[in-house]
Amino acid sequence: MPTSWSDSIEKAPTGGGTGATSQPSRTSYVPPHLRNRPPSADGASVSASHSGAAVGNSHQGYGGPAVSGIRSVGPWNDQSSGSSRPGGGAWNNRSNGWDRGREREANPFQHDLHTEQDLGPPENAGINFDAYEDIPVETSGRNVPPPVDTFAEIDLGEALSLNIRRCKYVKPTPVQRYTIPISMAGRDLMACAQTGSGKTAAFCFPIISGIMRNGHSGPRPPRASRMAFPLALILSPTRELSIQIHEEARKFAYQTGVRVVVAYGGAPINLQLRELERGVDILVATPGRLVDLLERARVSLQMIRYLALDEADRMLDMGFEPQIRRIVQQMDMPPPGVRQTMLFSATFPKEIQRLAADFLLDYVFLAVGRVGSSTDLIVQRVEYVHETDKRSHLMDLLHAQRANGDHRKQALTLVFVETKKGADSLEHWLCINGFPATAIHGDRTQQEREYALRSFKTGKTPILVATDVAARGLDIPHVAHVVNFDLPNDIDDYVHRIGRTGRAGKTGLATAFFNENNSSLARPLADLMQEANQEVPAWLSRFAAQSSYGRNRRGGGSGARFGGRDYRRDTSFNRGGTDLHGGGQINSGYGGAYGSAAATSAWD
Ligand SMILES: Nc1ncnc2c1ncn2[C@@H]1O[C@H](COP(=O)(O)OP(=O)(O)OP(=O)(O)O)[C@@H](O)[C@H]1O
Repeated sequence: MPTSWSDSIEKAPTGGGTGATSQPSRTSYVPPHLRNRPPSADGASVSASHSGAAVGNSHQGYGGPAVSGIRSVGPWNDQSSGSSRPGGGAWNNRSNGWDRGREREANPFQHDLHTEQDLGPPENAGINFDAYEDIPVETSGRNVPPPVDTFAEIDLGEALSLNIRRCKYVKPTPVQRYTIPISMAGRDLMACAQTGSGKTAAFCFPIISGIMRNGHSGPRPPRASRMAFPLALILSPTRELSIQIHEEARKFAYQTGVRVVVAYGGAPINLQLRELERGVDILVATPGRLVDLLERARVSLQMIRYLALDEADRMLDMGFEPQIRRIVQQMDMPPPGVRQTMLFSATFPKEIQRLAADFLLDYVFLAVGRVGSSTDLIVQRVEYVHETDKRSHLMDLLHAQRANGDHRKQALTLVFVETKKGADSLEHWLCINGFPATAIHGDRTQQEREYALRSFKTGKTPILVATDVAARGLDIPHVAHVVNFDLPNDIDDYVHRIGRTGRAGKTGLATAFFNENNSSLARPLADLMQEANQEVPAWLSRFAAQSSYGRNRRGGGSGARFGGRDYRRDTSFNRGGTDLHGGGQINSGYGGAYGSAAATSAWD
């Protein structure tokens, strides 16, 4: 992980961070709208062709969200011809700035197998697109822009398009097909799509493309200020997820001139401050560290034009909500309508949707796949295991895996437990029983956490014991098996945990150990498995029948197959004459398969 704490430390003597030694000091940072000068253009023509106004932006003060980039109407067409240089022809020729001479920008693809030379004809990187063929899609809201079928239909800009090819993304996943045109039309968005379906790119592409297109068109930050003025903010709930998003975003932004910086807790703040001083267009952060930076007056949010919350339902639940409100509503961030806001998750309980609406304006709600559902690509098994038998049962599973030859680098096993102590003790027990394991949880230092994750990813320790800190968002190739040694209390947490396997169209296996302690989960678990066409054991159905509907209730009884939908469609949330729908329309991409209006979510 080139951008991790430990890597930062390794780079510290040479200045720290990405390409540190070759970059000018912070005073030479130039915002994107000035960096993107065609070589022959004078100042006047630059502002005419690259300002927000050039694309009919209605939010002049801040440049506003990007306006439609669908090919044939976008301003990219001019510069897509002529130059064969990577990075978008004339756009690549910088007169000054941190990225002067883009060849000095550290290549984020260098650790990947697919390098520049490897580009060749695009090929499917292993995504099983057939798995998404019949996926139900539902949009609601006013004038929802239509989806696209290919990346080529969207005018993302040459440099970004090249990076998409470098990533071997041949065509957009369903969530990308829908969200990219919506976001590029400048609309706020609440998007729900299954785990591993490509949501990171879905919010990164429009942000990067919008910044390339518009740069700054609002007030300029003072030149000598030590304060950073990012244009986009991506918030995520865990440090590891922020690191991952940063790595992905750096690939997508490679040689676009858009600079991505990450800030997260548990790592030395000085290194992050130094990175910020060099300039930042997109800041990826965890809320706690961002609040720290805001309090130190080292980051200002007044230039923010794009706000993305990944794992948005987690970000707005009780743990994070006060911090998020502080960041979004009580600092200097522009309000909804001036900034563009995008919320993404695989799960969106109604109560959280209601809260989230405070941050959005006239937004489009999108559900790709069933809201809060798991993907059919994951084979789910539930086994009845007494508390005292869990270890020996796990051992049996691991021995069976080993007998099948499934214990190599290509078949990693992620084991979720309830407590940090439990994680340490299970890790130790596995190791002394001949199964190399490591553990990740909140009591470990950030260095230990990153080391554990790396050791797991590389297959050095093919078993990772984790608490919920690893439940969301982490995209680890080759996780073949997720074991819920201890089941979570909330079905949405279960959905995210098992979503660490069966990603990007690949199949996976999830095994859960269930006993009386998990009774409250029986009903939602049985419903979820049924939705995903999984075999529900008879004993689990009996547990489900016995357990009263509680906090975890998902469906509205038989026939209500979905765990959630746009809450604006539910009249009970729409009392008092407020038209939360904004006169919007409901578009269903499939045969109205939602349950009755009584369909409820875990938070009803
Ligand atoms: N268009 C595409 N073609 C091929 N692979 C893709 C495409 N889009 C994304 N991917 C790959 O799919 C994997 C999953 O993507 P990502 O991590 O963004 O999923 P996600 O929807 O955010 O999952 P989660 O809900 O768990 O956070 C990643 O390895 C990513 O590189």
